[in-house]
Amino acid sequence: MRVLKFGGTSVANADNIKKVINILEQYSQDKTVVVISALGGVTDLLIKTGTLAANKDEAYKEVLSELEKRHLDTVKALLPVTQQSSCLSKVKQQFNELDEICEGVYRLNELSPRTRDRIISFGELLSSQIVADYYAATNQPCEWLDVRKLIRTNNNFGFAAVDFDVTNQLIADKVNASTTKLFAAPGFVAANADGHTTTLGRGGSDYTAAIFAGALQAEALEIWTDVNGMMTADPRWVPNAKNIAEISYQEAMELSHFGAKVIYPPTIQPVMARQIPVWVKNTFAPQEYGTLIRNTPSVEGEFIRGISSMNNIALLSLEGSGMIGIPGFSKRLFEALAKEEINVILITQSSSEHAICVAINLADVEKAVKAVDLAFEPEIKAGKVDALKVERNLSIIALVGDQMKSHPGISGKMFGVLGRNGINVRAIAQGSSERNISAVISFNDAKKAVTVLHEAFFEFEYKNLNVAITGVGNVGGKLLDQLAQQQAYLQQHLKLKVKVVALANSRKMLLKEEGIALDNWKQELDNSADMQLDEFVAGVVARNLPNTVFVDVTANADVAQIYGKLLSKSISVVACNKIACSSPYNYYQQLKSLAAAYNALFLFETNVGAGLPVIGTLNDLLRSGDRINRMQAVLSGTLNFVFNNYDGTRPFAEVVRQAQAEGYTEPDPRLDLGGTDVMRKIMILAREAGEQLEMDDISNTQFLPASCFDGSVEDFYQEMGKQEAHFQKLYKEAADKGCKLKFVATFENGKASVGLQHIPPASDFYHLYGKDNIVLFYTQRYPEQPLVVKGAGAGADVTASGVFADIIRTARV
Ligand SMILES: NC(=O)C1=CN([C@@H]2O[C@H](COP(=O)(O)OP(=O)(O)OC[C@H]3O[C@@H](n4cnc5c(N)ncnc54)[C@H](O)[C@@H]3O)[C@@H](O)[C@H]2O)C=CC1
Ligand SMILES: N[C@@H](CC=O)C(=O)O
Repeated sequence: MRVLKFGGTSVANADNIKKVINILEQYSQDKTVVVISALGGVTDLLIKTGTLAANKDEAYKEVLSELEKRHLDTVKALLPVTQQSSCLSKVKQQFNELDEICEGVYRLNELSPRTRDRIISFGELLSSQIVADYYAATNQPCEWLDVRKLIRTNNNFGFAAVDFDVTNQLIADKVNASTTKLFAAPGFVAANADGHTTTLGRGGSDYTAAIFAGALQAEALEIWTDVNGMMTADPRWVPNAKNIAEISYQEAMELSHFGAKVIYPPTIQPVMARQIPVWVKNTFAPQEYGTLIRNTPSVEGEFIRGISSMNNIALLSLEGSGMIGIPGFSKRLFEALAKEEINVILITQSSSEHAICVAINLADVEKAVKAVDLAFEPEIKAGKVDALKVERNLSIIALVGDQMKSHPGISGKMFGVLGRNGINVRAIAQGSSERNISAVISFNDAKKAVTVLHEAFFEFEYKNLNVAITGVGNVGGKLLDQLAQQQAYLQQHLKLKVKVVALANSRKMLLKEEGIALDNWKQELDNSADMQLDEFVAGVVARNLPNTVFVDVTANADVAQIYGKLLSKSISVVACNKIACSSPYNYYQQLKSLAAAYNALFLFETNVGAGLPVIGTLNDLLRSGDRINRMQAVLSGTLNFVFNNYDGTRPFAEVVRQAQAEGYTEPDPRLDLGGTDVMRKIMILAREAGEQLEMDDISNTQFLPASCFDGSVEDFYQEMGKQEAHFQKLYKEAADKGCKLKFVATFENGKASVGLQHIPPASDFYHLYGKDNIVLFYTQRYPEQPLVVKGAGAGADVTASGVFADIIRTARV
């Protein structure tokens, strides 16, 4: 004996019903009960009909006639013409009855719960009758069961409670006495002891099937629906959600209670008591394995079975010093809520007993506030308890798994993941069964929370990294090339899927949650909206995507000002723009504090030495307890290139132009030539070494005549041309001494300076070619022979690869 239940989508139309009949054919040899839901959408329309009629709206007639037509059409599409008449007349008869009831409702201008149940019962009564007749016409006899005579309930219309003693007996007597193999029964519908129709709650067809399975001690219950079984998370939120092959009754109950809509929560009770296995199968893909719910699921090693969520939650907090150590407060709180029939979904109380928190449905808030404030009126007046605090628009997310209890670290991992993604937890509950860890969070974070938890507990293939890039010039363009080139590698070797979800330059901005195609970004960006920095940042924040990193590849001060906003939303920031770190010390420090406070990373390795590991090396030295005595460095790729290539045979301005053309200079080359870029870099190094240095504290001996800084960048080039003799003199003075010119930065004893120096052949700086940088760290552990970092210190490719490395670092936490 088996019991099968087919849901509304499985019987939504004639084609689907044919699929149901195909599935039933394989059960033709055994006694089988088939429980049928109303045709998809019909229950809602029946509710609408009743409500319209009760509101004296004649439109109810139209809805009814549409419903009648839909059922008649289904019969006509299924049954051969010669066999239609009996089924058609049954349908017409049911609609006549329904018409009369609705007319009564219309006349009385009233819809009682009892009449409402009567009206909505027609959906299942009709659909099951049609399936029974079609099966009988195409296969073998099928007996339609009038569940109103078999399932006995109390008078709680709309959500009636089953009297199992009577029901089990009635069902067993009826089915066992019959020689028919296949029975079709309407789901959802039952009757009270007086024979009045009742219903079992929305989703109650699953429950009907479980009641039959329990009463008949079936070998299995099969719930046929439109998905491949229960899933590890809601697939609308988590596209990588996986099917759960096996799951225990308790886990299934927890998951369905917390929002996994595949199975109606009360369904488990009658089958669990008799240990009847439950299959969840897909009517539209019957070959799929589905989910097996049973006592001891055989899948080993899975600590978490699924993640679920419940929205429209409110949190009520009753707080007050007057509650401490006084028994009876919680009893009174729950009594007040129970009196108003408010369901409590989650409870937490701090061990200090100073506060008790309960989560309820948002819809019950007003009732709850009134009831609780009234119940505690004397204490509130006496100032012992505060008026009830309410937080709205919350969700509950829950990790569910029987095996959690034998495995430490699950909650640590859960809250670590939430914290790293900036998701604030408002309340937590874990029962002693340790089967469910629930957290109350903002509704705005719910999708992100489920996504990151799923990633952490189920997705071992790869982690998604969502990247927002501002600036697609020289460096930004190369960065996008490198990301495109490395996508497959990252996925294969680092288990990272990097998605560029936002892109902007000074003119245009593009936000695309599903990811921007990296082979076509230029065109897409050109065709996108005009750039508004605030809107762009708001868009990145509002999408609230997990593992988001904002990358600043501009040289813009406004962009550098928005890092704080991002970090405080736990969005990591990677910058090659040096403006933030070389702004007044307070801002630099504030960004570091925000990053620490919100579990985000603020990385700017390319601020010094482009792709060279300069800041990383300095940090490693400091973290291991070393102390910096002195830093001496050539930090400008541009200036090193210029002085390596200038010997008076070509105009100085032309060599500078070449440095700009090759992508070594700042977007404004005067920052390089005037030494500002180097001042910024040595200041950033000093700050990283713990010094509170400002730009004004750094001495800079300029080698460029002041007149070069008047006017535009083009004026700057013109003026350098006019000052050629000055540059020739600089070169000659050094060359005459056998020296090279290098623009050197030094930090020692809390002081920093930058300036042009004559470098003799014996110096570490002498053999520094092309656009190379060099940094000498003299430390307590490297007192005489410094630790040296040397290599290309400018250029779009190397800088982009440094930015790339920082981006990947944000994903590895
Ligand atoms: N070139 C190099 O070797 C190195 C460069 N950097 C830094 O890289 C950054 C970028 O340099 P490049 O790519 O050479 O500059 P670029 O001038 O070629 O590109 C700058 C990009 O930023 C965009 N932009 C400017 N203002 C913007 C705003 N308000 N909103 C959105 N986008 C804006 C521009 O449209 C352009 O796409 C600079 O901060 C530079 O200091 C750092 C290390 C080495
Ligand atoms: N303009 C800079 C580029 C790197 O920061 C330089 O020349 O070093």
